Amino acid sequence: MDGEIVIIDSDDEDQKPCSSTTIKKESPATVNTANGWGFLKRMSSKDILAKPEKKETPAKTAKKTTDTKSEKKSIDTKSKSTSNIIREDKVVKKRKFAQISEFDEVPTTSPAPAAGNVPTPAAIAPNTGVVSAEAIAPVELKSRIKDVLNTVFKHKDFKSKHQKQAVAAVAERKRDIFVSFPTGAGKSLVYQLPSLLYGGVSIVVSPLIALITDQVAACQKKGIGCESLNSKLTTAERQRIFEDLRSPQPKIKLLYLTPEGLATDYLQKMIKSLHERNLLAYIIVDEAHCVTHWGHDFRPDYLKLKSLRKLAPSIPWVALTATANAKAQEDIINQLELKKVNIFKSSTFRSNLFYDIIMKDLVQGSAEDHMLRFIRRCLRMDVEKKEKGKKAGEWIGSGIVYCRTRDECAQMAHSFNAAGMPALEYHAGLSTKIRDEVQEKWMKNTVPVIAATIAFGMGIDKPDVRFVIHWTCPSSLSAYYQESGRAGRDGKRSYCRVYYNKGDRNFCNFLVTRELNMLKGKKISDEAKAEQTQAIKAGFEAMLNFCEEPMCRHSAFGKYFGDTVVPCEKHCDTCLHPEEVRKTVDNYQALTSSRPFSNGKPKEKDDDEMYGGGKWGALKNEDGYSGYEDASDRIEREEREKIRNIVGAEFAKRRKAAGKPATSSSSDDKDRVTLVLRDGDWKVPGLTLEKREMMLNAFREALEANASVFTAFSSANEHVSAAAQLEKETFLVSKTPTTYNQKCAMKLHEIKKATKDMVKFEVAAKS
Ligand SMILES: Nc1ncnc2c1ncn2[C@@H]1O[C@H](COP(=O)(O)OP(=O)(O)OP(=O)(O)O)[C@@H](O)[C@H]1O
Repeated sequence: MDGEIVIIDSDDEDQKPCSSTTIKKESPATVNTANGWGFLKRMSSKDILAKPEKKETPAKTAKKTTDTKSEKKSIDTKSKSTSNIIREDKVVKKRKFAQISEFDEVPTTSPAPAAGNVPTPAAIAPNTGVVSAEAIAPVELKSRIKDVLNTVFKHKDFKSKHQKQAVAAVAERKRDIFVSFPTGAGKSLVYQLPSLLYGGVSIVVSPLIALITDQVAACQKKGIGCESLNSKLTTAERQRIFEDLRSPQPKIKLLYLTPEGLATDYLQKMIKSLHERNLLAYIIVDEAHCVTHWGHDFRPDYLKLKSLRKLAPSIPWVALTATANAKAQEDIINQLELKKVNIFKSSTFRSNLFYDIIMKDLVQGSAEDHMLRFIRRCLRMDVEKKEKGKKAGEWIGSGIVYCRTRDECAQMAHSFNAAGMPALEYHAGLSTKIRDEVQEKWMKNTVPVIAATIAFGMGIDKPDVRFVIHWTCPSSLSAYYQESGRAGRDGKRSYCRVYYNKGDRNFCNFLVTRELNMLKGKKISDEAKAEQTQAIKAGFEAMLNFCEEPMCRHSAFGKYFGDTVVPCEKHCDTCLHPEEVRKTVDNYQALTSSRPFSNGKPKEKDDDEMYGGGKWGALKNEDGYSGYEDASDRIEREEREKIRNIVGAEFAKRRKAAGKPATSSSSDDKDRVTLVLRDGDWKVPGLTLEKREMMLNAFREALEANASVFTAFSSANEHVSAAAQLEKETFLVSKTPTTYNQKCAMKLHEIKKATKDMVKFEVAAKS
């Protein structure tokens, strides 16, 4: 890694870092200071911005655009330096027009205006070609930055010194930039603002369409030419965007793409063409942790991004994330081949967030009631408030309760409403229309509480989220950091809480084991698999430690993400009430017969109910992890044996009752199986007992896998009888062995699909 590295820890008054280090340098290093920011206000766009909510007729819009343009023109001519830049832009544009590539057929129709009817604020540079950074005097650049900040983003100032420094560094366009700021720190502005300073389009790679949709809508509301190309667009929409990009002066300033989309030939050609026409300003990789196996959300297509380097050399890159530890950061920089990289990293610590863990099994009364009381307090519903005319029972702000399944979301929302707390459910099982309605009601605080699966929240920027509750344990610490970080984006005190018990740990373990098993089947190198396996396990271990150890919660994040760690003192349960937390942990350990923490060392005995012998089993191994899978295999094998014995015993019992031997042949089966399953009227000649036993066992295994999504412990007998019932039902409606096989396969597919979708598969009770 060559180049300048600036590592900054938070030093804001209200953002006291967990770390004691304030500025750390690595060789070769210089420290960026952002002093002497001049302010030459060019104009305010206030007067020319239309009210965003108001719908306008096309004629009005056209007039307004013309007015804006002429107004802008007259203002531009007032500023000498600005007019110089525009002249330079024109020269560049002329030169580049000579290089039209196959992608750039001149459009036959003029491109339709970009979505959103807000006129482009004058501070945004027109797309007449990217001007080199050297062409703009430093004082002019600072002035432009301030102008765009105030008139386009409507912020009086930067959110923090770090945000200001990072924006300035990106705006210089001299180096690639890596930004690791905490959740809610304002990373979007770090790339969006500089992208508006130069003529040209910036490409933003982002992992999810939902995330992209929110970003695009927010930009369009500000009058920024912003679009995304994704599979959800209609042909007409896509065409409109392509035409705009092909035009000599595209209206689009920011183009959001998924990594998968970017891998297509057509988009690669488009990027090449933009570059050749001097219309490519930046390449931005948002949520850059997706590029590394060491991150919590690896996406293989992110690895292909570096191929853009060949298509568009010498374009500055910006990579941003909130969740990268040292290994992830290094890998991101290597994978994206960031050159002369400037690193901006501030502490993960967010002092306005209070973290705590509640052991579900140790609270007085029901954990649900405990949570409800907590929610009321967070939303200040218990207090009669005079301020802002608030009455008792009204709420201030909103919150999220993350649940593990769709059923749980529905159940939770139902219980809240029954208890007088307005709440809605949100999960993938609802239609897009309903999901949008739910989200809107929550965004407007019409309904304060949302009970959601983790599908909810990505990309949502709501300032007054007063609490984020995890009703079940997240499966990695970095995912938890990101999810809980949706609270308190306005900087006010907000609460992040996990309700935890051993069942949750087992459930999480199930999910992690499933993820690891899926990883085994992936077509990636063994080395990548090993790294990813290690990262998944490390994230899970760290999450378990977070829940089960009396430690400063903020320090836990700090440690995980490579900050220097000191206790937060008063922003988490452990620092505020160390004795109580220690006692709770001891009680939890005693209750679950797990490892006592009093001496701080693992007990020799493993927790056998955990795949892999629990985290302590895992820690006993030399590499910290290898025993994990061995123990997992062992437990699975033991489980399988146990079940086989139960099934065998059940069949033997029934055979005994029928007075028949255990072996089957086609001629004898009729009596035996009929008796085994206690049903008369058998009409499937050729179907053997072995075959039916096999199917019964397959049903049992599938049902058991489905149940394990919802409960850590379920009775094997229960699955055997449910499987027997399913098999019998299928058998009774089959006329040949072939139809029997087909019907069984269909039923099995149904159960497995339900498991995949995290839906409980119910076998209707039969007398
Ligand atoms: N200079 C600023 N002044 C005031 N508010 C700001 C400023 N910059 C950004 N914000 C606001 O801060 C909020 C968080 O910004 P943003 O969504 O970019 O955060 P983020 O760092 O990307 O967080 P996450 O990683 O959680 O997505 C937004 O509401 C944004 O409008």
